[in-house]
Amino acid sequence: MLNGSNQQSETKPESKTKTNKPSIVNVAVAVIHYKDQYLLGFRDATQHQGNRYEFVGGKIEANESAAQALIREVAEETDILLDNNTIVKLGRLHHDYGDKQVSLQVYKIELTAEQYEQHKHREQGLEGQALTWVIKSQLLAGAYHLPAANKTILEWLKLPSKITITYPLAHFGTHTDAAAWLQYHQENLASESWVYIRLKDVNSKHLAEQLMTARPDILAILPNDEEQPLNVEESPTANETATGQRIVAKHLTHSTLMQCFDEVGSPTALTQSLSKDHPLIVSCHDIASITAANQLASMRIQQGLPPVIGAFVSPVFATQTHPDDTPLGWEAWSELAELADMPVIGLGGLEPAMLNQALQYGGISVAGIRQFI
Ligand SMILES: Nc1nc2c([nH]c(=O)n2[C@H]2C[C@H](O)[C@@H](COP(=O)(O)OP(=O)(O)OP(=O)(O)O)O2)c(=O)[nH]1
Repeated sequence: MLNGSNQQSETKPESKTKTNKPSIVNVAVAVIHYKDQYLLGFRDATQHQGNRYEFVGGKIEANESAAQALIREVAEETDILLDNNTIVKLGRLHHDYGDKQVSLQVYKIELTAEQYEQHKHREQGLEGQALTWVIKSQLLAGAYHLPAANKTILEWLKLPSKITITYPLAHFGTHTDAAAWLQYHQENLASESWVYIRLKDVNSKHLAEQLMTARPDILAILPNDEEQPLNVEESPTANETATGQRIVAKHLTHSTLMQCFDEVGSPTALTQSLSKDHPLIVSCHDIASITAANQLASMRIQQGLPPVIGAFVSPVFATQTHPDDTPLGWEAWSELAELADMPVIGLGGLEPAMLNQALQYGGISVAGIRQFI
């Protein structure tokens, strides 16, 4: 979390490269919102990527951190002072526009009710640009024409603040009891929630589909392994197609993620086989896995594939499902979260009410099993 602060950035100012390739412009981007209202500016026709909507932001100057640039740009462009707001890192991404390369450092800031009341009627920024408050669902549905790099930001913004993970089958008896598992989740999952249907048992591959059919309101994160619970690629039925559209991401375990690159950092065959139809959510426990997640995220953006939209960083605290893992605690968790180029989800011994702590420590949402169902 940054609190109107002086976080040092490793970002270097814009510089010319020796090869005459366009230099990389480092930009701080502020996704400012109040509840479901999001603030967009409009880029002047004369600017790079002109005649498009944008999030407020601008170039990071020499000797300025990303956070300092963010606070300065927001004040210069909108007159909104972010002194006491929680500024949460969403992610970092690089985009090549051909005529210009940008590296965007993206932060999410929720205004207070008072700040929103003060600014919501302002239709013009301090630099003369149009300002508009838009509804999140329309923004995410693509109703506003934004620069191409923002496609990934919109995917990040889809992540909810709370993700539920299903119980292991074994939780329902010494002999795994699929019917009890199904009934419990069918009855208890919160409506319209994002649910990571974590079924490791090959024999239970139809269970995810049954749960999604029984609960047409939920959105599912499914494992990205060979033994897909759903096989919607081969002549899907109408029901399978409808169900398939409710898969919001495929999940990579820590160990799968670590097999994505070899010892010299080249992508392995596994990386090529990952879902090309769905965004990914990965699990990380340490610096090495976050480095792999960043590499995978950057590769997928370059290849135009659905991005890595989140990283479960765990365990924050001890859990009953992984009793032998050493918990990170919020401080160490926060250091890992800061390194990730995608939104970070807190996992391990958390409850939904800990969202505020996760935000303070640099995460965007919280996940879990027993406290979340
Ligand atoms: N502000 C902003 N810039 C974006 C977004 N998405 C995106 O690709 N960009 C690109 C467009 C530009 O190439 C670059 C931002 O540079 P800029 O020209 O606005 O920076 P600045 O405000 O310092 O502008 P200036 O002083 O040069 O006029 O980042 C976005 O959502 N917001």
